[in-house]
Amino acid sequence: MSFDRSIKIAPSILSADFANFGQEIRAIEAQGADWVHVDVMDGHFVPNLTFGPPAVKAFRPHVKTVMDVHLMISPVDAYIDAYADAGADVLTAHVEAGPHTHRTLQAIRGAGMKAGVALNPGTPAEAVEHLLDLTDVICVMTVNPGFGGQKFIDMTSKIRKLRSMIGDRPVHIEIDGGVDPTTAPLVAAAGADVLVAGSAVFRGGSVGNADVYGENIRNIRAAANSVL
Ligand SMILES: O=C(CO)[C@@H](O)[C@H](O)COP(=O)(O)O
Ligand SMILES: [Fe+2]
Repeated sequence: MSFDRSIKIAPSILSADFANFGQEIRAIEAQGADWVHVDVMDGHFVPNLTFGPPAVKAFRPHVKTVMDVHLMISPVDAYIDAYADAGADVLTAHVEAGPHTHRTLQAIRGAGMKAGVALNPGTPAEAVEHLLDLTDVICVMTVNPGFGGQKFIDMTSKIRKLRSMIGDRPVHIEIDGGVDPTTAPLVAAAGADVLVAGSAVFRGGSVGNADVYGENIRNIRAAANSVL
């Protein structure tokens, strides 16, 4: 993954048809997805359960772009090797998931993946200030994690602060939650480059009608690019 500051759309397969992940992943990539976002939830760190390493490993052969795995689990460290083995390209852990995020990011890179750190809406930008040299992706949550389809929470001042803290380091700012053609310009103008979108990509479409995914992806990207 070479560093690229342009807007990237990362559909979250949390909004896909759970009986058809392979086809859904191939459909969103054929329709212009830049990354594929995989939400891992443990029913403990967040009040919802999704998939673990065997499911993520089964997704891998279908992903030709970047498999971006968002861990909403605690603890994290015991599972890092399993997600490396499953084929994650980016592995993101929450800074709120435990006291040793510095060690976690080192371990993620040590296992051969890009390291991401996610911030809940209530967590300040300063929580990652001393982690920037170990981080490839900062994921700014614009909903409280756990579910798709929630209302966007404005985090633009946090995004601006992070962009200035990052300086010229090759660190992506990813936005996750409630991203659609209305909210995408706000976060893009503030300095985000990776836009996760679940409901706004899958809404109205299906694997049999995947052109709708393409139209939704193009609309989000165009809205974001319109302010750059
Ligand atoms: O991590 C999460 C939710 O916890 C996200 O990745 C959601 O899946 C995004 O869904 P939308 O808000 O775009 O519907
Ligand atoms: Fe996510």
